[in-house]
Amino acid sequence: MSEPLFERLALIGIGLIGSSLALNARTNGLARHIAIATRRKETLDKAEELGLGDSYHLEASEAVADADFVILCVPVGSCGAITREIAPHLKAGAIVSDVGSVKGAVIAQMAPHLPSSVHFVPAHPLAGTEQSGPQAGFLELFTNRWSILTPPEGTDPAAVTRVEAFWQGCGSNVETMTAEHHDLVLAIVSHVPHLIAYNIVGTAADLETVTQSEVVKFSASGFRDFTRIAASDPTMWRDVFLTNRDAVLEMLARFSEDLATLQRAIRWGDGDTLFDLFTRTRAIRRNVIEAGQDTAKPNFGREPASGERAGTKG
Ligand SMILES: NC(=O)C1=CN([C@@H]2O[C@H](COP(=O)(O)OP(=O)(O)OC[C@H]3O[C@@H](n4cnc5c(N)ncnc54)[C@H](O)[C@@H]3O)[C@@H](O)[C@H]2O)C=CC1
Ligand SMILES: O=C(O)C(=O)Cc1ccc(O)cc1
Repeated sequence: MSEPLFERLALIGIGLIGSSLALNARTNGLARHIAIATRRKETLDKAEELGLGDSYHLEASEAVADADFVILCVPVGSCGAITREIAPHLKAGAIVSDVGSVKGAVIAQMAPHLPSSVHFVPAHPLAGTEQSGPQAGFLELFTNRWSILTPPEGTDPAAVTRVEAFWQGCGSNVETMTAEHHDLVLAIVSHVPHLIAYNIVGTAADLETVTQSEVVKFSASGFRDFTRIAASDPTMWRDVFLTNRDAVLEMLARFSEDLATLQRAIRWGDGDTLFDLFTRTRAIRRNVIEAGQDTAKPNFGREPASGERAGTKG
């Protein structure tokens, strides 16, 4: 077997993304030693029970000592404080990364704490589910999904290449862009859709004329999809909206204008406007399927089969 890409990988936070990375690092031989840190003992014990790592730490600073690759897999709002805590313990030449759904704010929080002796290569896998915790991870999560790298200007290209190789080793396709562009794109393709899901499920739950049991009983498939998305982790998504504020507000403003156009078309019986939009959007769905990004493909927006979950053998 070839040499692993990294000697010691430290995963700080071991939820859905951290545990999926641990499974990939182990199975695909990406790191010789996997050090796992999380602040809650209960979560750490669960990770150990699932056999996700080689060493387990309640102190992130212990996990990063001597690590050549450190990945923060925590809600974006916690990245700054953790970086401050681990910074004095980082080995010179180590690569520090994250998996946060927002990049500009994460870089702004992390970069000031990092010593100049380490390389900083932020990343974001466009792959996930509404599940969280160490038991939620599965090996195929990143297979054929995109992972975006947003290295700040001046980052050592060799460090970027190694992080790219790591994500490719997890089965991802990799693209590099600026953090600002990432945050704008993700606002429309991921963050605003989640907000819409949270809002529509909340609106349905609050309706006085429709009981909760009717919402459950008569959920058509479209609404069921919204309830899946709206079951996503509250801490993670609170942090996403608070940290990608400007891009989300910009996309929401556009969304609201377009929604007002549809509202007017319905009020005035303007079927052409509705038909034209629905025809255009149908074509977009066809392109999504051709690009292999539909929900029927492995792992995006589906529950993993029972045998695929973290810690399950085979
Ligand atoms: N869930 C998803 O579908 C995706 C999530 N992401 C990003 O990945 C990151 C992690 O998300 P998930 O794995 O889904 O979350 P999760 O909720 O499953 O796991 C988060 C982990 O971080 C730990 N944690 C939280 N605060 C901590 C702290 N201060 N110190 C140490 N550990 C701490 C928690 O105990 C837990 O182990 C987030 O930044 C999220 O934006 C990226 C792509 C997809
Ligand atoms: O569960 C879903 O449908 C998702 O959209 C998963 C997801 C959530 C957050 C990300 O930053 C990337 C992917």
